[in-house]
Amino acid sequence: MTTSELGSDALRFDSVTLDFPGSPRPAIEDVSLRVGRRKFVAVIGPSGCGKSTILNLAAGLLFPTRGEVHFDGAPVTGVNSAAAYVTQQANLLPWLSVRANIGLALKFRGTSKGERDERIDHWIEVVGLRGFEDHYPRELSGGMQKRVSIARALIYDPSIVLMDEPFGPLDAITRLKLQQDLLNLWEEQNGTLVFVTHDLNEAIYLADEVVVMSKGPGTVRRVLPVPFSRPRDIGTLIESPEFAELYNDLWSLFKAELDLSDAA
Ligand SMILES: Nc1ncnc2c1ncn2[C@@H]1O[C@H](COP(=O)(O)OP(=O)(O)OP(=O)(O)O)[C@@H](O)[C@H]1O
Repeated sequence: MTTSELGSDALRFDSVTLDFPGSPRPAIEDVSLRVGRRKFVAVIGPSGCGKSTILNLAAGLLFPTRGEVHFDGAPVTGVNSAAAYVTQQANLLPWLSVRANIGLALKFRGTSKGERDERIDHWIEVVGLRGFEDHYPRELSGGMQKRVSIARALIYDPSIVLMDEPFGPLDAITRLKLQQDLLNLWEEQNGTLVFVTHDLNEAIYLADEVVVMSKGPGTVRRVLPVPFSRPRDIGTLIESPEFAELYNDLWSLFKAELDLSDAA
């Protein structure tokens, strides 16, 4: 395979298997996956099927036992510094204010203080945290902490954003609001985003493609394209018959995997 063939995708998994030492079965098995540049891809599947493992491989925090992971046409051989990773927990630094947490990646990259302050101010506005910039993480709600972690990830224009159920523990209304906010942000930035979720609605609202994983050891069962044009409005989308149709297709696939998981 030539580098230019590999280069047409932002992220590419070729027959990737990952064994954790001492584990009786692989975490993922023979996963092949392509994420096109500027695509928003959601990954869904039963608990334990290896969704987080896929993100960890893309981030260069884990390495395949067999197969290859490529990012931007090159094998991932160390921490992928082009990737911003939003994990399930907000993982904010408790001793730093909202401003300092949001600006952390810019500081590490040596961005001047003037530019840093300007960009932090912009992102505080974008994620709706004006008035809270000098607060510490413990003084924020779960939804606000998520907003900080999203701003912290997007502020330096990463080539790819990896998100592991970032809205998991939030209440339904906060979640819906953040989903629409993320849609708007992504449509503005238009980078590459890989998003793990258990929520079928969320996958359809947000993504261009939904990757359905089989039960563990996970492999890719199907990739479903989401045909809705952008910009998207969740309220309008959810009322459309096409949404219901896609949801049913996805649910049938997902349910088959859950039934298999129950039977295992
Ligand atoms: N550090 C580890 N050592 C051994 N096994 C692990 C480790 N991390 C994950 N696993 C196993 O690998 C498999 C995949 O885990 P992973 O966390 O990727 O699944 P997941 O689909 O993200 O799960 P969930 O939806 O519950 O978050 C599971 O069987 C898990 O027990």
